[in-house]
Amino acid sequence: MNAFTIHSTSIDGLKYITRKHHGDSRGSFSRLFCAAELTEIGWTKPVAQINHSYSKHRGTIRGLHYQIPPYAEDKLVTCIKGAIWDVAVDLRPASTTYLQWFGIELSEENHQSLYIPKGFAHGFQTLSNEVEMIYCHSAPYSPKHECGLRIDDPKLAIQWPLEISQLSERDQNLPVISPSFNGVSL
Ligand SMILES: Cc1cn([C@H]2C[C@H](O)[C@@H](COP(=O)(O)OP(=O)(O)O[C@H]3O[C@H](C)C(=O)[C@H](O)[C@H]3O)O2)c(=O)[nH]c1=O
Repeated sequence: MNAFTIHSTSIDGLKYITRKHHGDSRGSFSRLFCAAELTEIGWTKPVAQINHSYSKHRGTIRGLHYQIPPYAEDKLVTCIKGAIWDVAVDLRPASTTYLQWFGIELSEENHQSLYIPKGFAHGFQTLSNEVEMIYCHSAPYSPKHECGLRIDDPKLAIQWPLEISQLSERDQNLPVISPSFNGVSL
């Protein structure tokens, strides 16, 4: 019995998942990761890391981050508390949707997760206070292989839903896409 319903998006390879939610008088249960069900959409390695982030304020943006080979990674992004606007940007140079972005609301209420394959940048904006996120990664964190792009890069023209309330200094200083930028070759 599948725990996930897998949905395609406007970008090839980028999928979102609706997780089966088992509610009862005690509360609820749902599966956050399933190797058997995710293999069919491209997650072929064991989970290398599971990360948790907490954001206090509505309007906070984190991102756009990605790792380059040999630490390029698949990510499964889940909002377990509050709600976010989650964005993935296609950085695969041969893709017909190169530099296009896809956005989706993930929340504790809608039980949706975003599967982000290698070759995508990721970022999100919180739509509520007190947001908690769980990330499953197929590769370990490697600061030397972590890159980023500006959340307000005019070449991407990402539509963030709210005024920005918090953005780390690091994210403020990420580069915009230069003429020599060639995306992520996997
Ligand atoms: C990603 C990561 C970070 N860190 C350390 C590095 C910093 O000292 C501290 C905070 O890192 P950062 O400011 O990069 O955290 P976020 O801005 O939330 O970044 C995350 O959010 C965006 C939206 C993502 O997609 C990534 O999963 C991740 O980059 O945790 C670790 O120790 N391990 C890790 O795997």
